[in-house]
Amino acid sequence: MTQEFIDKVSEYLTQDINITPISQGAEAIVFSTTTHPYLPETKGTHEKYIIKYRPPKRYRHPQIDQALTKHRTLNESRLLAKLHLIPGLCVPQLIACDSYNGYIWLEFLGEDLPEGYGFSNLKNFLWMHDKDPYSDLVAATLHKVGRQIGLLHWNDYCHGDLTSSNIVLVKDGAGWMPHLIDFGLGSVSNLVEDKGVDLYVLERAILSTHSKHAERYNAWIMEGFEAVYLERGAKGTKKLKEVSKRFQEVRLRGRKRSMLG
Ligand SMILES: Nc1ncnc2c1ncn2[C@@H]1O[C@H](COP(=O)(O)OP(=O)(O)OP(=O)(O)O)[C@@H](O)[C@H]1O
Repeated sequence: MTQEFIDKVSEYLTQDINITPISQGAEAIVFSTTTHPYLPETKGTHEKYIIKYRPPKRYRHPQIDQALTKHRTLNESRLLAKLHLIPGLCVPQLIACDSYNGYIWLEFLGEDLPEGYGFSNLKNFLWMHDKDPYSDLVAATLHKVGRQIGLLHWNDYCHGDLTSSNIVLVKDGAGWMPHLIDFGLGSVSNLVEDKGVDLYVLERAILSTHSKHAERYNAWIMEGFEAVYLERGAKGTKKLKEVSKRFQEVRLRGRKRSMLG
């Protein structure tokens, strides 16, 4: 991570706010901090927060760049605020947003997995369970992942980048509760195409990183997804048919494309 950006973020936040860099993606730089933006009394507690910063892109015209950053930061913040209100749906709570400067402050989710398996996202969790891939715990967790996606789609929201790294697992008693993160490409959408693409992106992500067990894993995810629709009567059953049909079509298109190279 470039020191230039760390210095810039430190200057913006002031020295009172400690930051630890976590990741630098194509779109944003993510830090963790133990300081709440409005509640300084949380200092010294074990609370952790996320600061997501979208740095300026030098190759873009400065005014266009600023407008885009503002738009994307606001889009992600608005979506998170709305999604947080949907009963049963798990996303990080939005704490603060400075869209003009490209900052979002979020609730920190997840933890480090034991034995060096890394952060508790779905990808690492499945690696951790590579020796017991068909355990009840894996099945139950993937079922819950499917339910989260089902709830998101049933409420007409789409994720836009649904990979196994963008699903964070939070310890919940003896099990794990999946939370969806990174709504930078998210949207309000009732289009079956967007929903089909979300399902396809996750299916491909699991196939590429956990190919040995992918078929079973994806089947469990789809069971959870379908359950959300089937619990909603005739309307749910009808909508599920539409989404499933489009999901098959998206898959077929993907296969044709990869055959053609
Ligand atoms: N609320 C959160 N709690 C804990 N960790 C988080 C949270 N939000 C983001 N992260 C961590 O930061 C990483 C990057 O976050 P995010 O995916 O939102 O940024 P991004 O720039 O869009 O990433 P990428 O370009 O890699 O998709 C995540 O994979 C995760 O490890």
